[in-house]
Amino acid sequence: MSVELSPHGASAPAFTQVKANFELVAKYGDNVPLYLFSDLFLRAPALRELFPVQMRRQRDRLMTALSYAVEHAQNLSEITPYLHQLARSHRKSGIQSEHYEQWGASLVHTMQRFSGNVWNEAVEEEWRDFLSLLTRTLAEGARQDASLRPAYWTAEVISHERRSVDVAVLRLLVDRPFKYVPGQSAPVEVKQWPNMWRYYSMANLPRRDNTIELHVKADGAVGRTLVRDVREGEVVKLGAPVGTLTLNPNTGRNILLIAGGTGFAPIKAILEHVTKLPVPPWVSVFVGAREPEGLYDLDALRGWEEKFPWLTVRAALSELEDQSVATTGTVSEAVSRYGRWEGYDAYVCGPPGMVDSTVAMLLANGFSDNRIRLERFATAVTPSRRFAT
Ligand SMILES: NC(=O)C1=CN([C@@H]2O[C@H](COP(=O)(O)OP(=O)(O)OC[C@H]3O[C@@H](n4cnc5c(N)ncnc54)[C@H](O)[C@@H]3O)[C@@H](O)[C@H]2O)C=CC1
Repeated sequence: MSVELSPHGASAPAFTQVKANFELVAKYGDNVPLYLFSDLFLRAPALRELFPVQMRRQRDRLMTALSYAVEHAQNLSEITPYLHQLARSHRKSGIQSEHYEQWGASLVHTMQRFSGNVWNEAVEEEWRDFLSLLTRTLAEGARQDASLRPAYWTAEVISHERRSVDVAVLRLLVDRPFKYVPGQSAPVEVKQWPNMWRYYSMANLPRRDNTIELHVKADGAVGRTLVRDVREGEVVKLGAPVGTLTLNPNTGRNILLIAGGTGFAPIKAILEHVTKLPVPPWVSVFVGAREPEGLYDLDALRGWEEKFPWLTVRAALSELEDQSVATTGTVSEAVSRYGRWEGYDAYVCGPPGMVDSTVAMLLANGFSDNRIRLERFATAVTPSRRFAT
């Protein structure tokens, strides 16, 4: 049988056997991606080098992506942008369009292995049809992206400032023009941890000199390396920018920017974007940290506050008090204390708990979903809910 992606799903097959079979096999949990990757690396040993040593995350991501694709099997065209994003994100690791076929072959083999006597020719044929659509869409995404941009950029660390025990601000010089929208992030790889990419937001507007600023907390292998070990002159890799926490300058409303910890990075880029608007709206920035040294960029913010009459900056400390620099409490408590914010759009970024409690507070204060933009900082390969478009 030959099947085509139908734009409206009208004549698309339902892939009911694929769905039922995937549900059955998925019960074997982590064993499924474990088997799949082993099969793939046996078929194509060179692919092993394109993945990190620790594969736990890759296995989880694979199952998330696969179950999302199976869920939309009868109309894959609906999730084509997601599949293309997935293929784009894989290019930085060296995965190319031709690799998707090998992956498809391993997948069929894996499904068969876990299906026992439920497996038959009809099930296999449906899987092959489904995977041919899926891998074609992925390969096409990789090809399209290759015609538009490099698989990755390299960037030299030109300054490294340790702002606290566990936070550093790095300036990088990217080897080629690096286009992004302020508020977006990009995956970063350090040579100490091959194929382990960690997302960081560019904390500045794109510049003509191709320099970017990153705010890094020493958590996770990549974060600890960037803060503690990386020195000026070292080179890192950057993948393509992603993310939707970007300024919507046309709403006619004022702007409330709320940041927790190094989640300040994209908020700073959005604020810099506002400074370039012909008529900036009123902007209130709230930055939260646990202790005074966590307010690692407050001086820069205060400098902007002096310069721009439309800008107000407030800081909050949740664990160690210092009334001379900040109010006490979490950043969302501070926002709620200072007003009801009618006529404002909110942009929120920080640790997941802080984002959740801040969004709950905003909704309780009458904000609607479409007036809140946030960054949960999921990796680009996971389907995510968007609050505002
Ligand atoms: N570096 C970057 O480019 C970016 C970082 N992020 C994220 O920002 C986060 C930064 O975390 P840290 O610097 O470790 O911040 P942190 O854990 O030190 O907390 C910063 C602020 O958030 C508040 N907070 C923390 N957990 C909370 C909770 N459960 N409920 C209410 N408030 C809470 C704290 O009270 C404090 O005011 C990370 O999750 C990171 O992934 C997000 C986007 C970009």
